[in-house]
Amino acid sequence: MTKINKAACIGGGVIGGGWIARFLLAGIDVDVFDPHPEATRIVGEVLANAEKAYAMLTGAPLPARGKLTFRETLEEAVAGADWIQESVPERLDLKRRVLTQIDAAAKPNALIGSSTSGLLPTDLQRDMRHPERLFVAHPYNPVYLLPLVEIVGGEKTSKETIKTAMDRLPPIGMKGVHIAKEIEAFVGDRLLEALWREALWLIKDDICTVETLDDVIRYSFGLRWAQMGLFQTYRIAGGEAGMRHFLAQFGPALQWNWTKLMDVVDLDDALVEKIGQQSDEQAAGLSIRELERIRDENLVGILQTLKGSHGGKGWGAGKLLKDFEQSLWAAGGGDKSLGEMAQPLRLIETKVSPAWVDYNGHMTEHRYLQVFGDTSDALLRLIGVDFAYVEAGHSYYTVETHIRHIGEAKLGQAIHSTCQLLSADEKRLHVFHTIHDTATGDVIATAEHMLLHVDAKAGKAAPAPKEVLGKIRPIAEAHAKLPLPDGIGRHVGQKR
Ligand SMILES: NC(=O)C1=CN([C@@H]2O[C@H](COP(=O)(O)OP(=O)(O)OC[C@H]3O[C@@H](n4cnc5c(N)ncnc54)[C@H](O)[C@@H]3O)[C@@H](O)[C@H]2O)C=CC1
Ligand SMILES: C[N+](C)(C)CC(=O)CC(=O)[O-]
Repeated sequence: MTKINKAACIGGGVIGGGWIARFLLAGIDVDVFDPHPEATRIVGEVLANAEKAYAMLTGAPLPARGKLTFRETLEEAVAGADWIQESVPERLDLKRRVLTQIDAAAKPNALIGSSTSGLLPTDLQRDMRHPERLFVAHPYNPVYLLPLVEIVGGEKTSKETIKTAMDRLPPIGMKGVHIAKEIEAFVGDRLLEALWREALWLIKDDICTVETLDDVIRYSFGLRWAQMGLFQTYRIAGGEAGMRHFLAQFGPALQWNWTKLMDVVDLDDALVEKIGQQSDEQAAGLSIRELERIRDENLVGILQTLKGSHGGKGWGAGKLLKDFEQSLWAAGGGDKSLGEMAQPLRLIETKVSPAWVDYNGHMTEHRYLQVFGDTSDALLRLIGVDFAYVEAGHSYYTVETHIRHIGEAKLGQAIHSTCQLLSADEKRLHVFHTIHDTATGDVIATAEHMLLHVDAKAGKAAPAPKEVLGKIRPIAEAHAKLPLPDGIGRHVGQKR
């Protein structure tokens, strides 16, 4: 799998800004060209939202943020980049001009992706000297959270370009889908456009308001779509006989007059004003940036839920997130130096996510256990007990836990965890984890756990192999020199 070393973003608006954040947070340096006088501020605000979202999304070790540089010219921005993403306004003449300029200045093997929502790559590549490296890379807003990219080649795009583009997306947490034939608006926007056309008619004809229409989506099929899409949802709707029965039952409705799809609504001033007013009322004073943050919080919650779905294997976009986190752990959760081992090990860095907060405005109880569990997992990876190890049939199971709640963790608060290894033998790990407020270092909670090495297939405790014991030993020896932490060996209701 090849990686992007340096990216260039031409256009830093809604979508360009999202791409910039996606690359930077994956540790890739990005050079930007956007003549907008406020491009730096706009990109900065999108990046700030993206960083907030990532802090809530994952406790896996993200790479150090890439370097962001704004350039005065397009040529300076694309110099040395191996992935160039064009995200200028949706006008064929402008895109052709910009892409031809990129083509002339880019290094020979650079890939050039266009964010276009619907223009044909064959039309975009018409004037390029090296059209074989141009493809559509159509993302979804917000690009830093939504993983999908539709990859579409034109008549002159090479197969190698498509393959390399597809390969370079997983390392930045994205999923490429290759669209077999180029058509206007590809797949996603074909579907969205159909819905959008119907929606505009429903508002124009006073069937409902924009708020009612959005409620119809978000309280019903919107929830289904995020996790099963259209066909798998309808398969279930066919009952035990599945898709065939669904088609037999609802197929005839296709002949009924349910759609105004080809009859495009006239977006005259009156309709624009009507939609604008209803949309203002619906927003109830929330700014676009505030709405973006609410959207991001919700998306993070959905992605995390999907990550834990399907018996913990992950489902859909959640499975992708799980795989991405595994690759981050493999790349960044490496060995600790002797100096680091001389202290309780700092293992998890995260922020209190909205989905973690209870009616008291604090991190809710089971999320403490989640962070402590993640801390144990991080320790296990450190001693070689990783996904491959578990799949091969052995693991550590937690057999006892005692949690103390000492301080408060509030929404958005940065927290981190440390682990002190109290004792270890060939079967047992006795650990003491602490959650700290990252800003002050204050202790928020502690947990004492006993972990037992098991032969999972046999379903019983078993000695850990010498490779694992060899990795535990230096930590145990270093931690034996640390003072015992306050609060070990406590039980509930014990007098001080
Ligand atoms: N907004 C959306 O929901 C989505 C948009 N797209 C596509 O992304 C592309 C960009 O759309 P948005 O980001 O929404 O537009 P936008 O208007 O937010 O941003 C466009 C940016 O391009 C800059 N720009 C204009 N001319 C330029 C030039 N010659 N060189 C460099 N920068 C230039 C503008 O200053 C602006 O910052 C379009 O092709 C659009 O179809 C794709 C997916 C979703
Ligand atoms: C409105 N739009 C056509 C630009 C939308 C997209 O292209 C994708 C998205 O993010 O919805």
